[in-house]
Amino acid sequence: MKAVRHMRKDEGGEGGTIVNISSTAGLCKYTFLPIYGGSKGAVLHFSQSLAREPFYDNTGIRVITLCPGPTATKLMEGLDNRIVETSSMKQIQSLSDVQIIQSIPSAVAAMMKLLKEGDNGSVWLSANDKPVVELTEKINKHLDELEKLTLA
Ligand SMILES: NC(=O)C1=CN([C@@H]2O[C@H](COP(=O)(O)OP(=O)(O)OC[C@H]3O[C@@H](n4cnc5c(N)ncnc54)[C@H](O)[C@@H]3O)[C@@H](O)[C@H]2O)C=CC1
Ligand SMILES: CCCCCC(=O)/C=C/C=C\C/C=C\C/C=C\CCCC(=O)O
Repeated sequence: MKAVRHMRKDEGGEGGTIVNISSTAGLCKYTFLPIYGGSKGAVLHFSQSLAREPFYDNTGIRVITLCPGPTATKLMEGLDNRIVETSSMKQIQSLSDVQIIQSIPSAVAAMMKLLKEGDNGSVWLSANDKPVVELTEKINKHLDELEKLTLA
C-alpha cells in the first residue's frame, strides 16, 4: 500500500499499473497445495477488492491479476518433496495427465499482453503454453453472485 500512496494521481503521483501474481492454485482446490493455494486465492481477492470503483478513477492505478499455471522456474523444482499431505500425490499424478509445466516465455508473453491491454480489475490465466485467457467476467460474476447472497 506504500506503493499506492507513491503512485496515486490524487496525491501527486503519476498513476500506473500493479500486476499481482496469483496462480491456478488460487483458482483450483488442490489438496496438495492448501496453504499456497489459500494465499493465492487471497492475492486474487485482494486485487479485485482494491480494483473496485472508484479506486482507478481516484488514483489512475490499474490493478491487474495474472494466474499462471505451473511454469518452469525454481519454484517448481522438488515440488514432490514439499507436499503437505502425501495422499495428495494422487491428485498431482492425475493432474500431470492433463496439464503441462509451461515455459517461462509463455508466462512472459502473457504479462506483456496484459500490460498492454489489461483493464483495471482484469484477471488473466496463462497455462499449458497456450495464449493468455481473460477470466475477468467469470471471476466477477462468481464474486457478484456470492455478494448478493450476503445481502439482507
Ligand atoms: N512457477 C510457477 O509454476 C508459478 C509461479 N507463480 C508465482 O509467480 C511468482 C514468481 O515465482 P517464480 O518466478 O516461479 O519463482 P522463483 O522461485 O523462480 O522466483 C521467486 C523470486 O522471488 C524472490 N523472493 C523470494 N522471497 C522474497 C522476498 N521476501 N522479498 C523479495 N524477493 C523475494 C526470490 O529471490 C526469487 O528471485 C510467485 O508469486 C509464484 O507464487 C504462480 C503460478 C505458477
Ligand atoms: C510451491 C508451489 C508451486 C506451485 C506453482 C503454482 O503456482 C501452481 C501450480 C499448479 C499445479 C502444480 C502441480 C503439479 C504439476 C502438474 C502437472 C505438471 C506435470 C507435468 C510433468 O511433466 O510431470
